[in-house]
Amino acid sequence: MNAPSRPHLPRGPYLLCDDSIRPELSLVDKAARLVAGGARVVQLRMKRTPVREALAAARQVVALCRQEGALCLVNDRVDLALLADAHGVHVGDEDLPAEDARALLGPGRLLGVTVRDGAGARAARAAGADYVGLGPVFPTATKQVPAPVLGLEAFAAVVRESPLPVVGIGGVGLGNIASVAAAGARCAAVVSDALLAADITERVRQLATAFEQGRSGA
Ligand SMILES: Cc1ncc(COP(=O)(O)OP(=O)(O)O)c(N)n1
Ligand SMILES: Cc1nc(C(=O)O)sc1CCOP(=O)(O)O
Ligand SMILES: [Mg+2]
Repeated sequence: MNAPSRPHLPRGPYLLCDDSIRPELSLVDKAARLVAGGARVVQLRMKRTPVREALAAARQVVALCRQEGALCLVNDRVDLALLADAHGVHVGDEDLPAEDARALLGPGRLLGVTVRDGAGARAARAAGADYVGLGPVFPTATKQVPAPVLGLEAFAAVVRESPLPVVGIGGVGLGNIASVAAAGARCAAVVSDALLAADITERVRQLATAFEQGRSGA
């Protein structure tokens, strides 16, 4: 029997559906607004949701994403991703090692790994990752990141040497997403700029347009 085919990470904005931003909205509501704006990749980042609630939310958000043709990845938790039949997982230094995450996930799901430089990207590929999350590209207030801000020039240099597609993260929003695309990123991960917008759905549309303009040099 053929191995299940792994989804392709589509180019463009990569939206994080985070439980700590706009907690008055449910994760499912946030995901619905992101997907309505055309989000093709949604990562569920649940740092403060109790695990049973997180599993229930993951199941609903995965179903919603599948219905709309979007990918849903779960942050940190391979177990939740498998139980919810998500498209994949994103892990960093405080999570399961990438090799172990891949062993649990099998060949049919996406694995993203946080890296800080080109050596990290090469190690991530050797460990079985499909893409790397590289940041912080710009200063961010969403998380205290244990690494210096890269800035665009250093970001672009790592993108050029990375053997895997790069998702830029950290401080990305409407004002700079075009520059992340122009630097060669496959995707630009956005958390607060989208979720704090007055109209989340419209913001996602704007982010996608700006990403495309940056990519095409318009
Ligand atoms: C696309 C993407 N890139 C990087 C991260 C950060 O992951 P991690 O280092 O595990 O940190 P937390 O998100 O778990 O705080 C990410 N989530 N997504
Ligand atoms: C979750 C996360 N990881 C980062 C990293 O650099 O590893 S930056 C970040 C938060 C990004 O949030 P915002 O889009 O609101 O700046
Ligand atoms: Mg993590």
